[in-house]
Amino acid sequence: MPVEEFVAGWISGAVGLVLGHPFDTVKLLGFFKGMSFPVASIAVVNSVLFGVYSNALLLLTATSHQERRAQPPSYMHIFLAGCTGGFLQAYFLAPFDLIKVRLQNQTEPRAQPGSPRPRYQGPMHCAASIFQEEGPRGLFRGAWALTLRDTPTLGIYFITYEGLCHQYTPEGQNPSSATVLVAGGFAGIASWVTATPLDVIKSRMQMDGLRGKVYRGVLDCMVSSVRQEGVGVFLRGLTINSARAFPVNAVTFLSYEYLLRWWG
Ligand SMILES: CN(C)C(=N)NCCC[C@H](N)C(=O)O
Repeated sequence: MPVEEFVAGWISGAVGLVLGHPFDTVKLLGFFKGMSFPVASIAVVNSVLFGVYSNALLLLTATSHQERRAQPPSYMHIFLAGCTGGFLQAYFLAPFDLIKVRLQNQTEPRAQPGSPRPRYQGPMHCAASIFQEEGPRGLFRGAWALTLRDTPTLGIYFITYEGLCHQYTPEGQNPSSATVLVAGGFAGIASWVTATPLDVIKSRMQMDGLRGKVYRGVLDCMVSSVRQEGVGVFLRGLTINSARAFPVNAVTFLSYEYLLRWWG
């Protein structure tokens, strides 16, 4: 099994994160300031995503990353490989994403002199508290909604990227840096636009029980959210998700492509 895609995914995920960090910091009210937790989590998750995607394509089409420019895989194969990567990465992402959402939703975002101590003091404390209070399975709360969010949308992610590269690159050649940046950016936007409705539901499931609300499942959460807030609830966060998605995924794909070309 080729491993360079896992390594390239690891590094490119970390590079993308550096660009996305200001957006995440805004979303997290300044609580989530350190870089080590997000770098570690995104690098692992991106490594699984790109590594599984590329190896799934290898299984489906018997072509390596280098051979795919001359013999492009079909869009159906790209979609299936992207969905496989999205499905598997969701289980690696689930605990990290849960911690992020729990910290993001704290009503006391930061410890201040004289103010009540926040429930979670930081990512490691949050993980340990969830483990103690909700058990090991608690760390996977919302994982099903996350899987539903990521499986199809990562298929869309890779189809958009490969489709745009194919469109703007002469046959048999590698896409230029500008093409990779634009295709990567739009792939990020396309995936986040389609992911946002389930992203809203996933975050609510991850907070389930903590604010008095208890959902009976993903469908119940959808129905009760729409009843109380209207269908517009599914668009929450769309603007910031899309604004963050372009630069993050442009540099993620650029560094991924360059690392793989550099390794031959
Ligand atoms: C849930 N969706 C839409 C995605 N995971 N899309 C792929 C983008 C991954 C990238 N690390 C990012 O955070 O934008």
